[in-house]
Amino acid sequence: MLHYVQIHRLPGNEDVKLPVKMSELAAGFDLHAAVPEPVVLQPGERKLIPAGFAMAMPAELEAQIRPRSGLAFKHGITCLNSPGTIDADYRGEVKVLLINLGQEPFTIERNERIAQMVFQTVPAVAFAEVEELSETVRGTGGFGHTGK
Ligand SMILES: O=c1ccn([C@H]2C[C@H](O)[C@@H](COP(=O)(O)OP(=O)(O)OP(=O)(O)O)O2)c(=O)[nH]1
Ligand SMILES: [Mg+2]
Repeated sequence: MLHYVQIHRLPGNEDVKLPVKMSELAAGFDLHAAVPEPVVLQPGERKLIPAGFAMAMPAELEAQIRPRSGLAFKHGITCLNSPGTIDADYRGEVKVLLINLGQEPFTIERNERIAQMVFQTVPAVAFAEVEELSETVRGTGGFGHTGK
């Protein structure tokens, strides 16, 4: 099923490319940096990079902002809050929180592909508070209790 997402290019970003799939079956739409001029990320530094657009998606969707593996592998550039969450009711500019975990300064140019955006459906959930939970074999075991 095709989900239609409204996208609105924000003023001053007429030249910034909209999110694009780089191959037919790519899961993510690459996001482009809407920085007015090149931005340098020093080692260890984080910066919020605008993507130049806002969206209105159907209520059952969310969008996740994920790192690009090439930037992570080659330069140590990743999303600090990975995966970033774009709520269906968010109408602000989509932004990417990048951090440089590499050893060298990294320059982000306008229109450079900095991250990717993957849409997911979010199940409708409501909590039902109870006094006791059902029993399971796992029980309360976790955090490695099944071994290495
Ligand atoms: O990588 C991201 C993460 C979030 N957002 C925007 C869209 C999202 O809907 C909103 C809030 O994000 P989140 O819920 O992760 O942040 P919060 O710290 O809980 O802020 P809020 O109190 O606004 O929900 O910020 C982005 O543009 N990029
Ligand atoms: Mg929130």
